[in-house]
Amino acid sequence: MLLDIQSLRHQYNKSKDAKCAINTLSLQVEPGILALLGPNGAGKSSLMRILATITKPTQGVILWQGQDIVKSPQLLRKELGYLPQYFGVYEQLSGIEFLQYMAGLKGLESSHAKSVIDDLLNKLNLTHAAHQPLKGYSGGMKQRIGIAQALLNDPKLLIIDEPTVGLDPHERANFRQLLTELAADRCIIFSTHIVSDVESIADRIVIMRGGTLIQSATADVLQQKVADKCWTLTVEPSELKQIQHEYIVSHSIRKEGKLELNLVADHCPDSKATVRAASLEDAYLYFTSDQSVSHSAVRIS
Ligand SMILES: Nc1ncnc2c1ncn2[C@@H]1O[C@H](COP(=O)(O)OP(=O)(O)OP(=O)(O)O)[C@@H](O)[C@H]1O
Repeated sequence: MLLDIQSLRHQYNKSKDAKCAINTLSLQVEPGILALLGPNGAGKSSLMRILATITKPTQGVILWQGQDIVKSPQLLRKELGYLPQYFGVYEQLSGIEFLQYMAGLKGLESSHAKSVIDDLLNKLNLTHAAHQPLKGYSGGMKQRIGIAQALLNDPKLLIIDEPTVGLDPHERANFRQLLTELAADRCIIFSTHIVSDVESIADRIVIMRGGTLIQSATADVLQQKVADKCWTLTVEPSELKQIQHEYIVSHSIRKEGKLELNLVADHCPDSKATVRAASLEDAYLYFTSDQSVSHSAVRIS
């Protein structure tokens, strides 16, 4: 195993009863794609900053290939690529100038840097824009140049925080494809709250809520865990508010003046409800929602 996280805890506010951003979290990470899913404030970015050795955790051990990186962060940094959530690009620089600049910071020798940069620009489909200033790049191109800088040192651990925010569906599909290609021989950890971004590509999904790891499994296993909790129920629109109050509503379709609802509930919610197949979104909502937040799960389509 490459990365072994043991009883990790982090508190930004050191006062005794302050909330933990990360609460006694243990996790082992193997090569492949691990997706961190969780609502706002779940602790995803905090965990990633700790793994990227930017934030020192309050407590816990993190071993990278058996070596303690909380005590000796330098051991991981040489093998780390990190793309933070807010990636401030250097707008006046061209793509190639930016990568040359970052390669310099990472200590790449210049002739080696040149071939690495050419290769990355090509791999990330940015060769055509290499000499354009970054300020003219689209959201997807900025994400790709961000990934390129994270890959300059051919990292064994690649950490990417919310990479698909602001991307259009084509860019998101391309991005998923890219992650799959990159995962062949390294650990990739990426965070998101967009369930469909992880469904097809993640080898493992970790669901966090309130700083706690609540599930760690494949998409199939997560779906199996809610297989007996997914129902369809057709109701009058006027009943929706009450149902939202009592159950998790994962989807809603308007049909001939009525609402066909996908519900997630431990028990059959109504004698007219029928069983349906579970989705990863159902599992995510089940494990992260309580009735008070189920309202936000509704989508009328
Ligand atoms: N620099 C900080 N100082 C104090 N509290 C912080 C800091 N960063 C995060 N927190 C708190 O830690 C908790 C976890 O936040 P974090 O940003 O890690 O969650 P997240 O899952 O990444 O959320 P989001 O999806 O909104 O980015 C939240 O309660 C947040 O307010």
